[in-house]
Amino acid sequence: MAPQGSQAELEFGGPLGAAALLLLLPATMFHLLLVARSGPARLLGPPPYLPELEELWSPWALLLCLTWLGLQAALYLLPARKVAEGQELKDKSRLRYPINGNPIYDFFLGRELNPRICSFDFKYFCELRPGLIGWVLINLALLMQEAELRGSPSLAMWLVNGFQLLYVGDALWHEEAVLTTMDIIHDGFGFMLAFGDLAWVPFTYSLQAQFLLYHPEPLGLPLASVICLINAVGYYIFRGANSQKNTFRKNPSDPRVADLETISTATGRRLLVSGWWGMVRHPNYLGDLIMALAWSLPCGVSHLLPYFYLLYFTALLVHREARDEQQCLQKYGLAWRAYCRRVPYRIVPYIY
Ligand SMILES: NC(=O)C1=CN([C@@H]2O[C@H](COP(=O)(O)OP(=O)(O)OC[C@H]3O[C@@H](n4cnc5c(N)ncnc54)[C@H](OP(=O)(O)O)[C@@H]3O)[C@@H](O)[C@H]2O)C=CC1
Ligand SMILES: CC(C)=CCC[C@@H](C)[C@H]1CC=C2C3=C(CC[C@@]21C)[C@@]1(C)CC[C@H](O)C(C)(C)[C@@H]1CC3
Repeated sequence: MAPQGSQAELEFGGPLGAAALLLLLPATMFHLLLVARSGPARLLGPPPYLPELEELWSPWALLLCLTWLGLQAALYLLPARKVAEGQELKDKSRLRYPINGNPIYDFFLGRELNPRICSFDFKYFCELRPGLIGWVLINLALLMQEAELRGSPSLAMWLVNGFQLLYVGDALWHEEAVLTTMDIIHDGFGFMLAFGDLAWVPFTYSLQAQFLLYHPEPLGLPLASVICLINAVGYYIFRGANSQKNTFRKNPSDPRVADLETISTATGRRLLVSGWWGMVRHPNYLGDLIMALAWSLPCGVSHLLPYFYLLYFTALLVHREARDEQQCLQKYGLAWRAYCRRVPYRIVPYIY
């Protein structure tokens, strides 16, 4: 958070960057979906064809999306769900700044940190439910379509479905952990997160399954086993690092983290400098990127398209790590510099 009274740093390139992304993101997703359906599946270059306008509009598709959102909203409001404490701000309250000089930038990044109607939190709802669950549903539909087309799903399709079902299932199982992510703590709920949660995740993250439906990839058991191992290593690092930090943040005296070495900070919060968080400053990102590689490998190496997610995700996490570094430097000052000296690498040991 920028110190009170200072000019908050404009991110994502400010209004110009936000305006460019408003156009570029939907266009990129549209291009990817067209390329995935084309024979050549050539990621770089013009779209293979532009559909007629009537192909782009279906009242049934709109009804299906609204029904899906309504179903998820109804499930979200079920009284049985657990209520978890969110993250407190430093002075126990929430400061609000009327910022009206850059509407496009506000529209893109969002200004409301926790948009709610009664207890319905739009950002929290969108982060984990319609998009993420929709993602695995699309994958399952593609797997079933391949079974119809070829008699049975390919091993590559099974792997992609399985890996990504594990990832979404893990996210829902550790639903409470989302409360400590940057999106919930720091980012407003604007176009970036709304489009990201509801469109980009379900339709871009299912790209490998879409590619496999139109471009079957033979995959032998030995290579499949290696890919499963890669995904397992990635998940082990991802889950281990996230759980270690979340456990430490909830209870530093927890026996699972009590013996870890830490650095004290002026805010009273301590920073882990051993365990996963002593290896690199974002070990969870490393695990996530290794899994992203495992999701692309079943598609073979004949096309760049299935590796779009890995490329995009690397850029997203490198940018996100830089944003988090700035926020942590503002939160912890000298303690964070001491942490950076102790743990010099950001995401990949001895590389970055
Ligand atoms: N699949 C996808 O599209 C995406 C997945 N992700 C995944 O989401 C997960 C969460 O990532 P993200 O939201 O970026 O935030 P992180 O989980 O990386 O949390 C960053 C925060 O953790 C705290 N922290 C950092 N270092 C330490 C330390 N050494 N000791 C104690 N606390 C520390 C700081 O907050 P504080 O000190 O205030 O607690 C910091 O701001 C990651 O696993 C990432 O891979 C993220 C983006 C996209
Ligand atoms: C280019 C573009 C539209 C960017 C928007 C970025 C969003 C798609 C991502 C920002 C942070 C995310 C997280 C997850 C999904 C993607 C977005 C919304 C996440 C819910 C995936 C599952 C993980 O287990 C997670 C809960 C840690 C994670 C939180 C961050």
